[in-house]
Amino acid sequence: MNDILVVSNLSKNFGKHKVLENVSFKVPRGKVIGLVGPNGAGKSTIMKCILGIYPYSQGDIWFEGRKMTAQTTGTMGKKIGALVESPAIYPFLTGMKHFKLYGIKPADRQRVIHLLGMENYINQKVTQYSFGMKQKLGIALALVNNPDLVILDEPMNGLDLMSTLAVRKIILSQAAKGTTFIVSSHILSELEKIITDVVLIDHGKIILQKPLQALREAGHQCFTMVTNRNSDARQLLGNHHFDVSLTNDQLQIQISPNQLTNVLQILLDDHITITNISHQGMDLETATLQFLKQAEGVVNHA
Ligand SMILES: Nc1ncnc2c1ncn2[C@@H]1O[C@H](COP(=O)(O)OP(=O)(O)OP(=O)(O)O)[C@@H](O)[C@H]1O
Repeated sequence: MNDILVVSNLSKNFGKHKVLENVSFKVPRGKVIGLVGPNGAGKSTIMKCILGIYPYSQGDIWFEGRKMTAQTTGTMGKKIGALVESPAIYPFLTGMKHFKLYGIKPADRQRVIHLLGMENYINQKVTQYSFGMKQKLGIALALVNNPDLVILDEPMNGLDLMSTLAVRKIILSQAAKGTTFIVSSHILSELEKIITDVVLIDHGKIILQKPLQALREAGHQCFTMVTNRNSDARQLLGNHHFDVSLTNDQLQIQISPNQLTNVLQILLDDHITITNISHQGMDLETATLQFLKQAEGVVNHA
């Protein structure tokens, strides 16, 4: 696999406070990585270490096969776009002046301004922008030079519905063209619409890295079923020690896909007819909670 970024054994302290501990993960080229974890887990710190904003006490970061050092970080500027915390923008310049300041070609800036719906205020000074308008300008500046890697820390913060949709669309379209993204967000329902892979971090440690699909299928799963005799079906499956409940005329059965044949056989043997069945893998929020809980258990029992 062609990894655009490799983070290896990264550790970072603020004074005596250990904030990152042996953080290692790989970012395959063209993927959209969701960096997920509770407040204070270390997501922004990882991003800032990658961008050379923070020094680190231990570890290596490799970008496009080159080890990043204080010297090389500056030369990576155009290859990495970033929005980290509050956008780096100048209040007394207009949005448009920012594009000119960064030497962005007219065609590129028009494309991004249009995609993010910024035409109406792009010639106003940034002092007159709302938080969400500034956020969009920051995202536009991160994306506009067609960087190989884009790092976005909470890009959906403060955005209204239309702006969220616009940002989602622009990330997906850039990703389809091969741009790699690392995105953090607490809005997991939105994040799972754009990411391909999840890196879960807690207390400065990596809990897991998995493709989103594998994560959804990894843990607790549920089948919803409707039969011609729901109460009998619940009783029968309960007798076979399956975790089953009946709500709103639907059976919820907590099983993995490979147990399904067994469940169907039990019902069919009792001449119960199945009229509807659907599989519900975990959403990102449920999966995150489950894996954080498991990790907590390990820490507590260590
Ligand atoms: N400049 C700093 N000086 C001292 N401590 C810091 C600094 N920046 C971050 N920290 C600490 O490092 C830890 C990780 O912070 P970080 O901002 O990376 O977390 P995060 O996962 O991005 O959290 P959030 O989701 O709340 O943004 C926290 O305990 C925080 O207090």
